[in-house]
Amino acid sequence: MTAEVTRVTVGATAGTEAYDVLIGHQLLGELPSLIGKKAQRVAVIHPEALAETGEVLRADLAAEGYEAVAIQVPNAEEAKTAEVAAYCWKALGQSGFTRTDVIVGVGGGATTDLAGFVAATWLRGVRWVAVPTTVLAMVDAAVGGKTGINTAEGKNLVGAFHPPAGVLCDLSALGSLGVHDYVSGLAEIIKAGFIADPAILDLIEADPEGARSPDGPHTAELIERSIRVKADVVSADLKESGLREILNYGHTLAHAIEKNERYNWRHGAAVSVGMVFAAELGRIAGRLDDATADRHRAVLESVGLPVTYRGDQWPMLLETMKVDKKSRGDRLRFIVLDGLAKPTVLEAPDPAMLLAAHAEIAS
Ligand SMILES: NC(=O)c1ccc[n+]([C@@H]2O[C@H](COP(=O)([O-])OP(=O)(O)OC[C@H]3O[C@@H](n4cnc5c(N)ncnc54)[C@H](O)[C@@H]3O)[C@@H](O)[C@H]2O)c1
Ligand SMILES: O=C(O)C(=O)C[C@@H](O)[C@H](O)[C@H](O)COP(=O)(O)O
Ligand SMILES: [Zn+2]
Repeated sequence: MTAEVTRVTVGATAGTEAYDVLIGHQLLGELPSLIGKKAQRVAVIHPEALAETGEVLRADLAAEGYEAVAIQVPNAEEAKTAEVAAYCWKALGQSGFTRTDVIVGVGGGATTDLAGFVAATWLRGVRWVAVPTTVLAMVDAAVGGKTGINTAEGKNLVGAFHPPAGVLCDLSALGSLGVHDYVSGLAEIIKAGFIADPAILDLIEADPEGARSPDGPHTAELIERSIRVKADVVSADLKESGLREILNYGHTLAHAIEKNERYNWRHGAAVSVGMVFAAELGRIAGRLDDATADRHRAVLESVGLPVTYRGDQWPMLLETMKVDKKSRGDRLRFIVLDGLAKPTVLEAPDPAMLLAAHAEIAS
């Protein structure tokens, strides 16, 4: 019996080819078709937590005739460093990795960001396939070709736009994910709801408990809808020259919180607080209605995401936000909503407005 597969196509852009995001259960057998026949060698980059999965994939690919190596990297943000990237480059060099060979990134968003970055930089760019194993990586990180690592100065400050050749979302992988990591992914799903597809919010509000579980009645639909939002946006604007900035909703503050917490907060948790901040900013700027602003806090809290952050950290957060990629010179720029599913840019808001929005999330 063949597994049921949903395919979402990410359109070609100048200089890049279209690719498919496959969604379904027990899909790992599809991996060789995404890798293709031109590759002789395949490197499977996986985090420590997925050592067994990494080895199973390596052995399966070896059985398919590839020279397959596994490269184990640290879990979570510890993998997104220049040192770990250099470790991967060394492993590729020692395996004789050429331009026709392929990297497979298996894991959460931190691993797929790293694996994609290694693929973007090795020999100035080799093909790669993403096998996301967290909700967050399936709905966001693995799709769209933003790859990168962190530096001491901040999050994702070094990277490249380098889309994968394909993305394999095997929903069966989500069973082993801890609830904390599962719920973190809901923040990006809720983001997709606020910026583009409010049906997502309706589904979560109707059954917040179900939304917290891989076996929830709407899990596959929530994941698929969010992937479609992301695919539509990045197909239209791969390199973030305009539209793509909407995917950064909540992220200006979120990245500052992550850095301030030395990456001990999950990305989705920080995005949750960041979206409440952005909603308050939109409200204070006279753009967003009260009901939609309040809806942020309600839906995020209903699934167990945080909506406040330590109030005494504002000076540090403000300083870090200045190096956000949306900043232009001294001007901070935020994505806010003009209404539900109407994202827009707020340019250089008055510092008093920022302070007032901060007061609403300060604990
Ligand atoms: N490139 C993009 O467009 C984009 C988009 C959103 C987020 N991101 C990045 O994604 C990262 C966050 O990703 P994340 O939330 O997936 O976290 P993560 O990658 O840090 O994974 C969380 C933890 O779960 C483990 N893990 C992964 N899959 C598992 C599974 N199936 N079972 C058990 N454990 C598993 C990981 O090893 C890690 O310890 C951040 O670095 C963020 O910046 C990138
Ligand atoms: O794909 C995008 O574009 C996004 O902004 C998606 C975000 O969810 C993601 O966290 C991304 O990595 C943030 O990018 P950055 O350019 O702000 O580092
Ligand atoms: Zn994000």
